[in-house]
Amino acid sequence: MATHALVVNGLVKAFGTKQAVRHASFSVARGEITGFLGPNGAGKTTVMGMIIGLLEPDAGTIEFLGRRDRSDLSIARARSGYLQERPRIYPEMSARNYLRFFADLYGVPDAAMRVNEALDRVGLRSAAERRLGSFSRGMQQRACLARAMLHRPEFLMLDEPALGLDPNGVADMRAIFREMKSDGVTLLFSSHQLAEMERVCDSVVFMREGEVIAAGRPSEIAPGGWANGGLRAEVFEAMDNALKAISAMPEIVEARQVGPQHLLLHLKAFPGDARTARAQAASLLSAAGLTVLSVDVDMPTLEDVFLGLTRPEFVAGHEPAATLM
Ligand SMILES: Nc1ncnc2c1ncn2[C@@H]1O[C@H](COP(=O)(O)OP(=O)(O)OP(=O)(O)O)[C@@H](O)[C@H]1O
Repeated sequence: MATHALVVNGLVKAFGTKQAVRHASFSVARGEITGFLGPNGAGKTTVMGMIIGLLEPDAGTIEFLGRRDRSDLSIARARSGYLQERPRIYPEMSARNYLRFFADLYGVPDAAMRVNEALDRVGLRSAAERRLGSFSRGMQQRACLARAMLHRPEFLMLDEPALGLDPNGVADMRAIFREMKSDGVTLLFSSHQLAEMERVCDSVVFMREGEVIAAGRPSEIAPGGWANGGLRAEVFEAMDNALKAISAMPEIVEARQVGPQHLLLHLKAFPGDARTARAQAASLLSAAGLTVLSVDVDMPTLEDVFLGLTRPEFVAGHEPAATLM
């Protein structure tokens, strides 16, 4: 079986003179959760629309669930589910009737059983007879998710499923995603909730102004890898003295103050594992005569990476008060 559920290559889409998607290429591994990131207007919805067949690409190829030809793509699409941004609900319908309506519309076999299965999957079985209009935003979103999974898709694509949800709703969504993943479903979803993405995604794809500007594991895509985050050391001495003490050390390529007693260090040769890196930094600082109170790996968060990629002039968190080099 192919390792990728989706391979998008050189996708292009313009609306009039607006280039919405410019040669976007990325892939989604089978059985994984992939996050689709980018500022408003980056082109995520347009790419999703082309994958699912709502929009025709101007150029590029889409290999979806092993199918590539135009006629074959519809077979792949039938094996996938799509939840659009702000899906429509029918407030007067009960959750059960809503799902039954779509199950019949799509010709889903064993509709009654599949409706129960989908209700169970999103935790709405006990609320099945209630009107959708009486549901919270999170419950409505779960009902829509249930609708997208009635036909047991092997690939689920969701456009901002966490939009407008409170923390409980987001946590519920996360639990559902994890459960689906453990059942072998591949998920691609867009979101602006970066911390949430970090918790649930195996991989992420960043878009900006129609282009894919980075893709990979959250821990890998920080420019320079995780070493880019550096090591955060707390020392006892005054910062000026600390920076002076290590200024001549060739093993430390960069050091700057990131807190009252904290230094952010980048080592010249970054050890492969975090523990060794911390030990090495501690011994270097001690050798410089400093009293080391703690050393931790300072991993860039997905938010740092997002801001670094989309607004390079602004990198969150670290206010360099003093810099060596
Ligand atoms: N039907 C359309 N006609 C004209 N322009 C469009 C159309 N659909 C999208 N666009 C434009 O294409 C660009 C990409 O939009 P798209 O909705 O794909 O971005 P997005 O990354 O999904 O944004 P958001 O995070 O806000 O949902 C935007 O500039 C948008 O205004």
